[in-house]
Amino acid sequence: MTTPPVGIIMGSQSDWATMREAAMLLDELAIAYESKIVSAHRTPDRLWEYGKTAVDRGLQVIIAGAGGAAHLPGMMASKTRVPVIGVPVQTKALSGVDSLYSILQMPKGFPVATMAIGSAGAANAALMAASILALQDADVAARLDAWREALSASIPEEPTDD
Ligand SMILES: Nc1c(C(=O)O)ncn1[C@@H]1O[C@H](COP(=O)(O)O)[C@@H](O)[C@H]1O
Repeated sequence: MTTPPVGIIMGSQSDWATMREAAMLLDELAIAYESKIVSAHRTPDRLWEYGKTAVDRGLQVIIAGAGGAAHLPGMMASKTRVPVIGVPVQTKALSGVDSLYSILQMPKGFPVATMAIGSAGAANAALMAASILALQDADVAARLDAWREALSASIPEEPTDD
């Protein structure tokens, strides 16, 4: 089986409601992906294995979503040079600001491209992944350009009352 270019990983099943937004956008753009539950806290060996094999398996971008003490994206970034896009999952206790800061504040040397909190961040992570793939893949570039043009065209010039 060939490895898809994008890996979507998340700390828990409970993150899937958010991370599904990334998956749906990749579907729209006809970009293949795999989705896995990988937790730095709960399944550290799985994280290690995923990071260790990412380059050889041919993954080109990893989208990593987690909430609270969201160490997954940063730990993955420290284990592989495959670019990691982090999605801070919204939390009940601290609204996802905890997730955001946990992902964003990486020490120099191991960056995570951090998106907005929640579903907008997950969708944008997919678009960012598409932009990265588009650098080398003209078909993805064409589909991404068309997607962006369609979004712009859908925005009305004037507001309506309802
Ligand atoms: N932040 C992490 C990590 C990690 O960073 O490795 N593993 C799980 N979690 C987070 O714990 C939250 C609650 O998880 P549960 O709903 O399973 O209790 C989830 O948002 C998950 O991302």
